[in-house]
Amino acid sequence: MTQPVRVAITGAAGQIAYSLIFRIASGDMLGKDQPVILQLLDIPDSLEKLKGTIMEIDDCAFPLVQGIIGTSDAEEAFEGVKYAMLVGARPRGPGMERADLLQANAKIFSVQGKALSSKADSDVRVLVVGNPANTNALITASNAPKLDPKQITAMTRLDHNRALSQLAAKTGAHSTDIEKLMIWGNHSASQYPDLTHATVKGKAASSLVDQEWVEKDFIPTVQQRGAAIIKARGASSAASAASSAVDHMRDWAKGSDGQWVSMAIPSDGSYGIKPGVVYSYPVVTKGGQYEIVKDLPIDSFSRGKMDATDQELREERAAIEDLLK
Ligand SMILES: NC(=O)C1=CN([C@@H]2O[C@H](COP(=O)(O)OP(=O)(O)OC[C@H]3O[C@@H](n4cnc5c(N)ncnc54)[C@H](O)[C@@H]3O)[C@@H](O)[C@H]2O)C=CC1
Ligand SMILES: O=C([O-])CC(=O)C(=O)O
Repeated sequence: MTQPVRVAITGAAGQIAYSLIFRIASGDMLGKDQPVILQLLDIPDSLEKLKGTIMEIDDCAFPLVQGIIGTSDAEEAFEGVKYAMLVGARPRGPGMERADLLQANAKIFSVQGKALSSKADSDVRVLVVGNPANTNALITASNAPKLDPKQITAMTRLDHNRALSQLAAKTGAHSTDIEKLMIWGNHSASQYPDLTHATVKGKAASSLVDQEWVEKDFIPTVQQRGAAIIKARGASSAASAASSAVDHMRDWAKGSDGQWVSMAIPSDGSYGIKPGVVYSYPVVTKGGQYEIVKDLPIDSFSRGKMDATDQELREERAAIEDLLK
């Protein structure tokens, strides 16, 4: 029988995890033939609730689940893990400024970076979902000296999937008809959903939609989708965030089959984005690795948007610079 792999999920008593854990347990992420051991982390105050989630995992009698650990100790949660989904984060409280939120989360992610570095499998793949995801990933990497920063990524796949659905609806196509769409930059309202290279059933997307729709509808809808969901649901996106986290890790682990997907990864100077931030790029994944899609021509409209989201990431970085090693 295939050996089980250890998968850590933080924020395990929360709403994203309530969907994510069950998708992983049923084999949607690593395959229907890959047994898993679930290592679930939450804070002490949430452990009672986590107990309830674990009871429900048990009650599903999932064939692939070979073990479940529930803990508030990051080192125990990350012991031997090959995949770590960092979902738990401090939400913004009353009167909290953006800088306070960045600081509060930076502390959480520096502790978790250290624990990953000392306890996880040396080949671990890490996805940060908890917001502000890109900067939390930067902190995690800078506190994980034994890991290559390329092993620590942040999630913009939800934005990518949102963009696919918006363009599909507009062009009367299905999301699977669309290729070469991408999200640049931060998982925030400054992100740049870019369809200048996209195709719909092989035709240039830019020949099917007008620029006014792109600027006044498509881009703001994708940028503001998280807020629109909060307004409608009274709570932030959860099942869709979990589904995109599954997509991100599945493609990273098993390959994207030549498709371009969006991942926030350490900037390496590509497309003029200097090293020092975790920036979303178009990538192709293969053999457990990702490669940035190179040499795309960038028009001046795109350049402005790509630089604006880079600027926001550098401001986030400046707010937590003291916690970077
Ligand atoms: N990158 C993305 O596309 C998206 C990111 N998010 C973010 O994901 C995060 C989680 O969202 P939800 O599950 O809806 O929140 P939630 O509030 O339902 O759950 C968060 C869980 O994290 C736990 N937690 C807090 N600090 C922790 C720590 N130090 N270690 C371990 N667990 C900790 C809490 O106790 C809680 O159980 C939020 O930051 C949210 O903004 C949400 C949607 C999309
Ligand atoms: O907007 C939020 O707070 C949650 C989030 O990240 C999203 O839905 O993209």
